[in-house]
Amino acid sequence: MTSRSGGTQRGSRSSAARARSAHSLSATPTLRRSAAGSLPLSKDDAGVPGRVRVAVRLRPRNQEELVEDADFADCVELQPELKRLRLRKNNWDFDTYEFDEVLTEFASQRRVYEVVAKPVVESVLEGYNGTVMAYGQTGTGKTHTLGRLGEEDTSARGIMVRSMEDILASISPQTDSLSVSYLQLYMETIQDLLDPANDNIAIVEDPKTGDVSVPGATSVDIRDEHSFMELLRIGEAHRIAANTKLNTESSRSHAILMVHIRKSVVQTGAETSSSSQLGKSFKPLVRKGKLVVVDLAGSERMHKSGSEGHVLEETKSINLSLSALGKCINALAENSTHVPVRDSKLTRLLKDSFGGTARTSLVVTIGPSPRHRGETASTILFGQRAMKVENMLKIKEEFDYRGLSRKLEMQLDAVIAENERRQKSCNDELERISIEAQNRITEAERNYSHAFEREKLKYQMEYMDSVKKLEEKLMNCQSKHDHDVPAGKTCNGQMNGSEEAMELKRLLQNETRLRHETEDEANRLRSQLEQFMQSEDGGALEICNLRRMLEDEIDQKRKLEEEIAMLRSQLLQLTFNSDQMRRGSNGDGFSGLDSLMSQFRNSQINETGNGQKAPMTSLFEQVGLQKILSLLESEDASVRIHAVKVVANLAAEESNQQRIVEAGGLTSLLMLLRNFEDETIRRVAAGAIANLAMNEYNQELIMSEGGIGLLSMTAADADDAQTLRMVAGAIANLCGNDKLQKRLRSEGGIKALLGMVRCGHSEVLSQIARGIANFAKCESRASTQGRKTGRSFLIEDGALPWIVQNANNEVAPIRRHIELALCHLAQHEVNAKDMINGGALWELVRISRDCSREDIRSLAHRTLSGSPTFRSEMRRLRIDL
Ligand SMILES: Nc1ncnc2c1ncn2[C@@H]1O[C@H](COP(=O)(O)OP(=O)(O)OP(=O)(O)O)[C@@H](O)[C@H]1O
Repeated sequence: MTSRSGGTQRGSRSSAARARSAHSLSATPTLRRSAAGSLPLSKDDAGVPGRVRVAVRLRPRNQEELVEDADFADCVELQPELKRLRLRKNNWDFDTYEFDEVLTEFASQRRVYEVVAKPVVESVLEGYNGTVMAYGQTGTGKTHTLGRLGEEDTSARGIMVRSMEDILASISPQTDSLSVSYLQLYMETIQDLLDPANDNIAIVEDPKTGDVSVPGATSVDIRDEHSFMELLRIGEAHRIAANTKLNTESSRSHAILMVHIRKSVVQTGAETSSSSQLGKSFKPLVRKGKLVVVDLAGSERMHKSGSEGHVLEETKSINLSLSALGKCINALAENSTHVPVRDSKLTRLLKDSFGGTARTSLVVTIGPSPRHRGETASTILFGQRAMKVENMLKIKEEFDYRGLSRKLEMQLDAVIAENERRQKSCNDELERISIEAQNRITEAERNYSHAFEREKLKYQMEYMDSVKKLEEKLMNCQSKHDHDVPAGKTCNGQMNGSEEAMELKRLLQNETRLRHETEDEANRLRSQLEQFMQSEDGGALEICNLRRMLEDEIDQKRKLEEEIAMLRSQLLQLTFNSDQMRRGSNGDGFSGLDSLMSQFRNSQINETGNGQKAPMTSLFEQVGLQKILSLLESEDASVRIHAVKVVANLAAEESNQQRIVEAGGLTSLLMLLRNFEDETIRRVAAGAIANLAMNEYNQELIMSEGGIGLLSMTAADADDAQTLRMVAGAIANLCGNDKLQKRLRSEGGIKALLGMVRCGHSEVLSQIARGIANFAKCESRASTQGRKTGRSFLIEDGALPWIVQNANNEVAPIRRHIELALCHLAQHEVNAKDMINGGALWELVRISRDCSREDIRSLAHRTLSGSPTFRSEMRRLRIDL
């Protein structure tokens, strides 16, 4: 339920009526949706109107009614075909009401699901919030309609089980996620039906989106119908039920089932295959639908239900929350400017369901008995008014960081695997070629040396042979010539000298030819050898080519590795961004911050461990201050808490303070004070502001950004002593700035300080006393310099009684600050009368005599003896200094 400004127009009574006749409960109005690639994020989406749909369901007569009301007609008559219900006024007259759907006592559970809940479930699967709620007198069938498990008879299954069946059939376990929380609202406390020990769960409202959540509730991932049924059984066992007169198994609490669905949207646009463009081209989206099924406790009247004692208290609490719900629905139906959402936890939890962004379907259950005509009439009127409530349905869709990160990781793995595969095949091929080339060279060398040796031997032998033959011939001729023929004569039948010379010449020519042939053969062999040598060169060339190829591959590998490194850094970046968006995420999304915190812790350890101050700036450098600060606005409460703790720790170091302020950190911290009721956030944010307020420049900024107003507001609201200590510390720091005196006082700073004395905690009181002492000192300086005239603002704002009361406080820091404050105040005559009347003179005298600090003692002494008013009063009272 959303409070509306006066200017916002809602559908008039007649337009609501027109809308009623135009749509049945099951008719799903067309929801605005653009192409997946260009869908705007939910916060920019203006939404589509969607009126709350209401069905009425009549329970058949039960055993008791069959007997007791046997002679009486039912108090209602249904006309389902006209979607009308007639409520009997008396025997002859009826009031007629129209509903979006009229379900008779014969309507099956399946039909009820299809007309009441199915359109809502379909919207939730598309990324909208949806609510299905049952309202009616006790025993009229709310739990029967919503929560029946139908274990023996599946046709009896109620809306919860049937919704889950449809959801499980529409999601993919690989890409989508589904989780369930089951709560009950009992006597204005929210309890976990899945973990009864968790019995006071806080409602958290996001100030930006208005979304309501219960982060403290157990959230269980659902994989199948079986696990869901088991959860419902556990929840039912823990639900508080009591026997009332009207229903032997009456529910005494409102049960709320919350189903969270994260559904990835399949991208239809062209995808690039280049891994280097992955980060830029993907636009995966995730739709985050939430289905809330509310089984309200019965709206019976106290005397009828026979409630007594504790049960009476329960009944009162139930009726209070139901009446708060009725008031909100009335306000929304009448377009009122104020909707009292905050009157009960029920209405806060249902803020989005009525007048918010959810598609809402209400089933009002009634009984036929004329004895309960009054309750039946009031249930019908509740349903009629709810039909006038108009919601603005908004799709909850955002960039799917988680999905993208998953996809990038898979692609990264694929690129690495492909790179390794290519590298391996290249190495194998290189090895094969070099072995083959080596074998061929060895073979060629062996062949060549065999052939060469063979040929050489052959020709050597032939040559030796022919030389031998020639020598023998020559010897023969020589001996013949010496013995047989005298000189100058020719022997008969024998060759003469010229013939012999001719023969020798022929032999010589023959030998010359043989030698040439041998030389030719040697040349041939030489050229063959060269050829072999060249082929060896060819092998070397091939090896060179292969080496080049290898170098190319290595180069390519290096590039791929660079690309992988870049993708890894993109992945890291996305993981960090994803942490910022977190959701739903079921407690696994704080890795970025956790690492940040652990870095911080490590840096602390370093600081004490080795005596060297670990550079806090490295946090800025590694993560970026802007990113840390942006997490202060995270939608996720746990992330916000982590972030504000980190910022507070950084702000504790003087060297970081200026940078934090310049980066807008102060504004964000003040925003946390303004928007969050969470005690931890306010405490840590106030602590960080107190640290920043130590610096004079920051003090002026805090004032100009409305800081004193926010600190005062926190001082008034907070109960926690540590929060108050931080706030008092921050204001005390501001009190020490000469330039801010007037403004600090006029914006309520002193009153805020004094308001915190209610806490009584000594550390808080000590900060208050410090603030007062700081303020008195600056004021005294201003009076001395003539910048201030008139009484002290501290006296005007009523601080004096508390000052006097605590001047001798047993806690030393409080006492010392107050003593100083009294001395500063007493230095100006204009304050003297008030101080005397308020009893401060006695304290000043005590300080001048007994104070353990010498400087304060003599300051009090000087002050008293320098003031004519104090002097004369002391004379009158016969006090000697
Ligand atoms: N449409 C129906 N058909 C048959 N039996 C029904 C129907 N509606 C309710 N009943 C029966 O009526 C009894 C009371 O129903 P149920 O407990 O659902 O009422 P309730 O409205 O949830 O009551 P309470 O507010 O007290 O929890 C149950 O026994 C249930 O089975």
